Amino acid sequence: MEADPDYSHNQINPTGTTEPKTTRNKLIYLSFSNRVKLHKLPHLTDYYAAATTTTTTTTSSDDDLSSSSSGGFQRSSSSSSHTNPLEDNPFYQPSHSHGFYITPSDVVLRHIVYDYQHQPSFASATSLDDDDDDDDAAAAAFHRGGPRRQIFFQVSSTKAAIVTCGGLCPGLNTVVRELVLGLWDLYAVRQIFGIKAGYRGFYSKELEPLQLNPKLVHNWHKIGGTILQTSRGGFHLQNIVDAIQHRGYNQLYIVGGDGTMRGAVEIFHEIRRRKLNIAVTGIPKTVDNDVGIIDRSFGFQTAVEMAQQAISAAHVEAESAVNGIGLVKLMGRSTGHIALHATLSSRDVDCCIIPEIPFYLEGKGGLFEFLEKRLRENGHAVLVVAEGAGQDYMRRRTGMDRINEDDAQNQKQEDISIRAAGGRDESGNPVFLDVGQWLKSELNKWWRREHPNELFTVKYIDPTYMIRAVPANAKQITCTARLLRIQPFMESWQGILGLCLAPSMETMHTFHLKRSQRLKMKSILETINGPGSDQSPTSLIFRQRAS
Ligand SMILES: Nc1ncnc2c1ncn2[C@@H]1O[C@H](COP(=O)(O)OP(=O)(O)OP(=O)(O)O)[C@@H](O)[C@H]1O
Ligand SMILES: O=P(O)(O)OC[C@H]1O[C@](O)(CO)[C@@H](O)[C@@H]1O
Repeated sequence: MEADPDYSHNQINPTGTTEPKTTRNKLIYLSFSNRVKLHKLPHLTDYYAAATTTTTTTTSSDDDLSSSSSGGFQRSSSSSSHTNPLEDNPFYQPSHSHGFYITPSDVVLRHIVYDYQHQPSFASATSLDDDDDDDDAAAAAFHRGGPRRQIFFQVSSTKAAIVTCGGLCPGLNTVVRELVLGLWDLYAVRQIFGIKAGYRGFYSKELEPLQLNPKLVHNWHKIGGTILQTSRGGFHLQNIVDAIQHRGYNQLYIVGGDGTMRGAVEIFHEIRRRKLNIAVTGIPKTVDNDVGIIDRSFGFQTAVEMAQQAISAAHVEAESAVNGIGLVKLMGRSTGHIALHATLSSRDVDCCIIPEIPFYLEGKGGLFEFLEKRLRENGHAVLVVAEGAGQDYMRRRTGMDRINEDDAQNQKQEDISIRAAGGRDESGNPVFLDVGQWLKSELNKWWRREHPNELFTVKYIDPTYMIRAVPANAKQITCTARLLRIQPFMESWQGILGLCLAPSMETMHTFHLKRSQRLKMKSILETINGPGSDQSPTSLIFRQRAS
């Protein structure tokens, strides 16, 4: 059937099905419900027969989810649903506001733009299992995050733990603050604990958890870093889950990047294996923005804004010199999101080099040729490079590729260049050669060789930690407050066991923790080539500045 090009005739009703409309002689009927692939979330009721979803308020005792403030191990037991305490909150009128509560049929589509005429039609409404690998199907959808009418956790027995892991990023304290305020104000939870210094804080005797309350966290959003502290490494699954059981936490909020999310998935599986009623919520933060599925992780936007300041300085330096090159190295271990977004938003950059796209220096299409031309045309150039770019190329050119990883690990820690040739940090992430220093030196050598009598300057700026050690910017604070305060933990309250909460299209969506591990390689290409693109650019070099 041919669709009517007049889209104003298609109306999507609240159940997600477009109403049939007769327009002239055509009947339009676009059924969303049998095209959308909805990603399943693991729910308490999937694992515990005793968990119910009745709509009546129950009077189950505090023992339902036994809190072990006495030090006893938490029992796995039945859990029944309760009416959301927001019902009695004087600041909300949930029952009178249409759409306040999220229902299971509220979804966030993975892509907002798609051509329904060219999508395969799915046989029936599909529920994707954990292992289905279909996130990029045009009609893939995730459950929308937000408050639910019925919840599974009882306030009096709720004991929440919040932990920040991995590297810093702007706004970590904001995330913690909003979680504390939401739990305290909206749900009257009084047992909220901050786990110190990342995953090791769960079990380490030297790191006592910090009890959190609104008074304590009131100005945390103005402070960079993480007051709870963070660390890499120290992930000992059994120790962590033993400690969680021992302390009686039944809601975990795990804030971190892709490595942290992998750890959260393992914790989730172990909790399931032990049949514990503990909800695990992952909240992706990282300046790298390399957590799959979501639009952007908490912290990314502020980091991009800070990176622009470095680019502006590099531009001023380059412009003020004869044949000046401003070179900025930005974070981004395996992805160039910061470099790319800072480049696109600054409009001062001539060339951006990212890990996803290999580059080379000499010959046709190489960096030297490009810069030669640019300097002749414009007198100066600005270069941005992501820290993970060109690592193999550098190793080959410097002979580092002949040093294997074991050799590198065995070198003295202070010998940074050797360690970087294959070393790993405590979490197992590769430690890199300094591509910025190397480029600066290669550029100088090239110019001396080719133009020995002409002036030339490379000003190298490395703002590495400056871009992530700042508090969140205004936009990020508002977004965190709006999305996390009202929406987040309602999902785990609802009995969902392992999920990732993240902003997408200005709303909160939730997906199975396992899916958070996907990197966002495709979206980098989309940023470069336009929406829907899956083609690699032919060259790393792309000009986007008017001369
Ligand atoms: N595959 C994994 N399984 C279990 N735990 C992991 C795994 N990968 C990393 N972790 C743990 O997660 C924590 C954070 O990991 P990592 O240092 O890689 O930072 P990250 O979460 O990726 O954040 P960032 O983006 O800032 O680097 C560490 O404690 C690390 O031991
Ligand atoms: O020096 P650290 O703390 O290990 O962190 C460096 C890494 O952390 C990040 O900022 C986030 O993963 C990366 O971009 C960077 O490679």
